Amino acid sequence: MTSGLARTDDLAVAVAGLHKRYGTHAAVDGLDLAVETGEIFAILGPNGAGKTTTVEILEGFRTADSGSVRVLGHDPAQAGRAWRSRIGVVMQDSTEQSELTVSELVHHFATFYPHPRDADEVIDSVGLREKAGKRAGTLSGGQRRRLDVALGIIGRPALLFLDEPTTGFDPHARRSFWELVKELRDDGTSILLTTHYLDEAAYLADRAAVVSAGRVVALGAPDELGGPDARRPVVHWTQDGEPRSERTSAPTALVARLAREAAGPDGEVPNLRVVRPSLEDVYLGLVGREEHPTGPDDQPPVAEPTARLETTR
Ligand SMILES: Nc1ncnc2c1ncn2[C@@H]1O[C@H](COP(=O)(O)OP(=O)(O)OP(=O)(O)O)[C@@H](O)[C@H]1O
Repeated sequence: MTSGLARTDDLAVAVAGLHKRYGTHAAVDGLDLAVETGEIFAILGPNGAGKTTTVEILEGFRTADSGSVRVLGHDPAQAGRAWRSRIGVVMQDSTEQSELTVSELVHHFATFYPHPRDADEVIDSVGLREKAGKRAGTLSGGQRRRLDVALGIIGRPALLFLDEPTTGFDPHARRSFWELVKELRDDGTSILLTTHYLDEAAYLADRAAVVSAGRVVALGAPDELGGPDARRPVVHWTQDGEPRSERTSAPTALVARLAREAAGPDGEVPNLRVVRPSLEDVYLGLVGREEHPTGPDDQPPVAEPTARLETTR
C-alpha cells in the first residue's frame, strides 16, 4: 500500500488547507486541490475569488500563510532551479515590450532549459510563423498572448500554468489554441488553467474546480459540476400571461401535459422551451448560491435559459 505522501507526490499539484491573507482579508481560506498528472484542470471563479493568489503560490511567486502545497512533488517555496525548469507559466498580464523579434525571443528562452522544444516548431504551433521576424513590441494583444504561450511551453514543462490564456484572442485563434492545449496534454503535460470563459473550461478541462471566497465550492468533470440536479433540464413556458419554469428529469412528460393543459387555440404552448443547463448556468447557480447562501435543503436555482442546449464538449 502506498503512503499518503507517495500518493501526494504522484499528483502534479496537491494543496491542502491553504490560507493566504492580505491584511484582514482572507484571499484564500482553506483551499484544497489535487491535479492529477496528465490532466487539464480548470479553476473557475468570480473576480477576487482567490484564483490568481492560489496559482501564484503554486508557481512559487507568493508564499502561503499556512497549508500544505506540493507541486511536482516539491514545496514551491523551497524548490530550486531544477524544479522551476519543469514548470511553464503563462501569466495574466504580459509586459513583454521587447526589441527582440519573436524568433529571437523564443530561441533565447530555449537556452534556459535543459530539454527545450524546437523553437521554430513552437512558433508554428502558436500560429506566429508569419510574425517570426517581427519585433515582439509590435505584436497585437492576441499575438503577444500567443508569444507568451510559446515562451511558457518552450522548456517542455511537465506542468503548465495558463492564467486566462485566451483573453484577447479572436475566435479562430482561440480554437487553434485549444487544440494546442489538448496536444500538450496528450503529450503528457499536466495543465492548470484559470479562465472566465466557461466554454473554454467545458471544451478543455478534464476536471474543474469552482472557487468562491477562497475555497473550492464544487469539483468535478465540467459536465458533472454541480451534481445531477443542477443538470436536469428546465421547461419554460407562458401560462395565463405569466412566465413559468419547472426543472424536471422527465421533460417529455411535462411537455405532453402542457400540450393538454396549457396550449392556446392554435394548439401551441406559448414560449415553450426545454433548456438543458449549460456549464455557465450551473456555474452561475453555484457562485450565486455561495454568495447568497440559503440553506442545505434548497433546490439548485432554476437557471435562466441560454441559447445553448448543451455544453460544447
Ligand atoms: N497584493 C495584494 N494585496 C492586497 N490584496 C490583494 C492582493 N492581491 C490580491 N488581493 C485581494 O485578494 C483577493 C483575491 O484576489 P485574486 O487576484 O487572487 O483573485 P482572482 O480570483 O484571481 O480574481 P480575478 O478573476 O479578478 O483575476 C481579492 O479580494 C484581491 O483584491
